Amino acid sequence: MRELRVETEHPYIVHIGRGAVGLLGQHYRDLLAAADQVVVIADSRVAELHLPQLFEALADFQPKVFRVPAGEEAKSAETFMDCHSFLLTENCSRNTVILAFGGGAVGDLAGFVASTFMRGVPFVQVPTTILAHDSAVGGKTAINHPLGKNMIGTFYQPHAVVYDADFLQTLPENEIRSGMAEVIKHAFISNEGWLDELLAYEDLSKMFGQGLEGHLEKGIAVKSAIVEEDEFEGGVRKFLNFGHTLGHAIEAHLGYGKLTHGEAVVLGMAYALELSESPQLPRFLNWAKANRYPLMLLLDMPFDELLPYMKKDKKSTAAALNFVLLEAVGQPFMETITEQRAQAAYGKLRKTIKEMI
Ligand SMILES: O=C(O)C(=O)C[C@@H](O)[C@H](O)[C@H](O)COP(=O)(O)O
Repeated sequence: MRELRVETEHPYIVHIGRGAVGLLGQHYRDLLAAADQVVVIADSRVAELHLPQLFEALADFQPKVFRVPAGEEAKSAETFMDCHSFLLTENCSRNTVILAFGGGAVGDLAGFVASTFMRGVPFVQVPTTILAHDSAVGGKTAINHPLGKNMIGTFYQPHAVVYDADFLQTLPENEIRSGMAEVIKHAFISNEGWLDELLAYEDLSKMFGQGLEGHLEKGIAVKSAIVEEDEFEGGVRKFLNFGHTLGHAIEAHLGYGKLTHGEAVVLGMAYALELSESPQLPRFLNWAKANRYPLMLLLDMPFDELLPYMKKDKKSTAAALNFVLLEAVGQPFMETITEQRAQAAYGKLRKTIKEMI
């Protein structure tokens, strides 16, 4: 079992390893025993598969479970209100502890609920996906608005992150692709040697039992170092958004949940590499093609339909499009670009993709 400490305003530990969920009843016994209620906000699909293991770990605390729709659908204003209704109906109070059980979507939702219920109650992230190595760390919470992804949310650090690698065994193929996109993103913004290792995988499922946990730890280390430097996203934290300006626009344009977050981010990273005129683009596209990322989706999405979402991106200002680009691997920077340049790069990327498919 490995532990990584995240030194934010409220520091906490990320526990990672097989069987980590068992630590809840040990390391966090005092927190859970002091709570008047322990409420698990669970992705309904994850609950079907893994709730017994969580219940075993929480046996002494009689948890109540509120199931929310699987995946990105959970990040709606309706589900957010449903969570609050559940907490109020169950007579929860400021002494209630909330656990997020599932992937990035349920973590973002449950974190937002925890940060707003009676102005804030403690919560623990219990992530079950590869993607959540990113989203569960750093205290970003969110729900979506039809006009933009993650537009409503807070910064609110968890009390702990308990990341049990056993849960990853049941991930479907598109979730493996989704999660590995964020791992690759961490490599792009930090370390070329690590990127080389990752781009060598032509079949991501081969990572299971062969280094996956090590890559997740590296990703968490990159993320926590950035969050520690810039908890509230005044500067370098924006680099974590590499590939997300277009990625988020695609998710909002298609409708949340139609494509996984990470698959959309892979399209966004290809676009950011094109804008950066990066020599990494061809091998990144080859890697994405080998691993069946849906590159051809870009051919069906006109630039004009994505532009309004990109303009609403949180990094953008009223009139400007701001992107995270790469000087080189490990050297991200922010750049304001014109619509004309954005459109030309989009056209060029689509041409390259058309020729390679
Ligand atoms: O935690 C952050 O900060 C991130 O930017 C993490 C991202 O990788 C994450 O995938 C998220 O979608 C970004 O959302 P944003 O709303 O912070 O742009």
